[in-house]
Order: sequence, then structure tokens, then C-alpha cells
Amino acid sequence: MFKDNDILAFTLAHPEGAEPASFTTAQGLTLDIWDSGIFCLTPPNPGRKDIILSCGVHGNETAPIEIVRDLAKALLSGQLPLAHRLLILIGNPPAINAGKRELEENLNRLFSGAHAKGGSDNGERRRAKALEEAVARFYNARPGAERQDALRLHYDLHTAIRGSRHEKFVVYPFLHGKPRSREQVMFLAACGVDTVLLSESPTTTFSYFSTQQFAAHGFTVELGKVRPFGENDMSRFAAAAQSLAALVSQAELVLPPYDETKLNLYRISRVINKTSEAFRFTFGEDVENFTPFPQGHLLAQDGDLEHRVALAEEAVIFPNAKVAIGQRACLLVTRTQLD
Ligand SMILES: O=C(O)CCC(=O)N[C@@H](CCC(=O)O)C(=O)O
Ligand SMILES: [Zn+2]
Repeated sequence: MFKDNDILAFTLAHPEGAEPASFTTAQGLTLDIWDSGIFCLTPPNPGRKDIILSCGVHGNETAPIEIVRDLAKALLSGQLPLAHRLLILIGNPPAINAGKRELEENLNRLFSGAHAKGGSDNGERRRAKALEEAVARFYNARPGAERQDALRLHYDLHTAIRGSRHEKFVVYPFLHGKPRSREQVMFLAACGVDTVLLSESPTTTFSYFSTQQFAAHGFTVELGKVRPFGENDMSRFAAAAQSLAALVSQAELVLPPYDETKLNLYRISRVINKTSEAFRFTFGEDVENFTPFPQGHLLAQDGDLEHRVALAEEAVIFPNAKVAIGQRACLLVTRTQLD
């Protein structure tokens, strides 16, 4: 295998193309390296879950990368058993090496084929295609009959640029009317996530791709705030790390019954896109995610276009005036219940 079972060090040493290779551990776990940062782990008798854990889709979101690295170390060293097939994806290795969110384009806006539309070819576009292919290869690897019974999961782990009134939250992609999974919400609660944003429209994010194309339970999981390597307080991620370890190592998890009183549920009421270089928010960089504003409040100015709160109250998520023109600059959310 490789030094210290460290998939991150290996990935960052081979950021753009690793030779496919296969190893088997003393415990009989097979590790297949499909490409740089793409690791498929298969136990001798896989359970019913096909689990994808992705991290580093944004290169400066380091805490999830460390969580996944440590989980892989525990599995490959035999310290933790693996009960299910597991695909680990370290999203954007060149951006991680550069300590940047992205090099040329936001990788998390290039899925569901967006990598092939408009724009010129670049590393992020090639990577989105490679990640899509890895997801398809992983989920389609089970034989037909078995495939129907498999439970497909994809947790795309991130950290947010701004502070947040709810530190840990998920974006639950649009399911086109299919019911949301209360069991999944309770698993996420075990990870320390008490806040769920229900998306109500298609997007080009990684979690929407797996949800839409492969009927996976997929989520963008925001675990805290962006910090450089070495500056994360890993105690803040302990519940998430432990719950993910339990998920991959136990045949079935015992979760508490669904309890909405312990959750903050929001629906995404509006997506604000940046249409010009004149785009400005009316509030400062210290305004946290989930800060609410009253009806009529002017949130942003985009040239002649004004963005005001339309509902009685809406809160801002991921406000970022520095995104490229045409990209999402902010989400607005409002309280809701699970449908
Ligand atoms: O803090 C921010 O501004 C961005 C944090 C982040 O990377 N969030 C994801 C959310 C993806 C989704 O909507 O499912 C992103 O913007 O890609
Ligand atoms: Zn991110």
C-alpha cells in the first residue's frame, strides 16, 4: 500500500492522475485506486449500503478532508472494520495543494453534465466528468438483482466561508416530489447537523447529481467554517467523524425516531444569481449564515436590479459577491416543515 495508509498525502503527491492500482489488506479489504483522489474500498462480504464520502470539492475546506483521511487510515490499518462498499472522493486535489476554493471554476457547479456546456475546458471541468464517471462506476458495479436492494448514500462534506447561526447544516437536494428521508435526517442529526435546507429546484451540485441520476440519498453537508490545514479544532467534528465511522463499519445503525422539535427546517425560497460586476450586498462580511431580514429589506444591488426580501422574513445563506457572473451569489431560506 502507501505510507501510513495516508490517502491524502498520496493524492496530493499525485494531484492530476494516479495510475490505477489494487491492494488487499491483511483483513481482506480491497482498495482500488481508480484515479487521483478516487479510492474504492470493498470488504470481503459487503452489506447493503453503497456509501460515497466526498470532500475537498472546494480545495480550502480542509476539516472534511482530514475527517475522511483519518477514516480511511482506520479502515486500511484494520483498526476499524468495513461493512459496506465505500467510495472515497477527494474532490479537487490541485486546488487543495494551492489552498484555494477553486483554481479556474467552482467544481460544485459543474455536475449533471454542466462541465460539457459553455466555457472552455479546464481542470475543474475534467474533474467533474471524472467524478461523475466514478460515481456511475461505483453504483453500477453491483449485479442487477442486488442493485435494487442496495441503499445508495452520498455525503458531500464541506465547510462554509462565513460563520453560521446554525454551525452544522445540510442542503437536501430537490427530489422532484419524492418523499424526503426522515431516517437520513436522523443520521445527519447524529453527525451533529441540526439544520436542514430543502432545495426546491434542480442544481449542478455534486449531491444533486447523485440524488437525481442514481436515486441516492445525497446531501451537501456543511460541518463548520473554512480554515487552513492545522487550524481546525477537530473536537468540533467529533460527532460527524464518529457517526461516519459507525455508518461504514456497522451493518445497520440504530437511530432515534424522527423528532422535528430538535431540528431547524428551512426551504430555499430563492436563489440570487450575480448578473454583473456591480453586484453588492448591503451587509458586511461578518453577517452570518441564517441571519434573517424582514420583508422589503434591500439585500443586494446588482446594477439597476434590487434584491429585496419578499416573504415576511427570509434568511441569507452562502452570500458571496465574489462569485463569477452568472453564478449563485446567495440563497434565501424560510422556515418550513418536512413534507
Ligand atoms: O460558504 C459558502 O459560501 C459556500 C459553502 C459551500 O461550498 N457550499 C456549497 C453548497 C452546495 C449546495 O447548495 O448543495 C456550494 O456552494 O457549493
Ligand atoms: Zn464547499
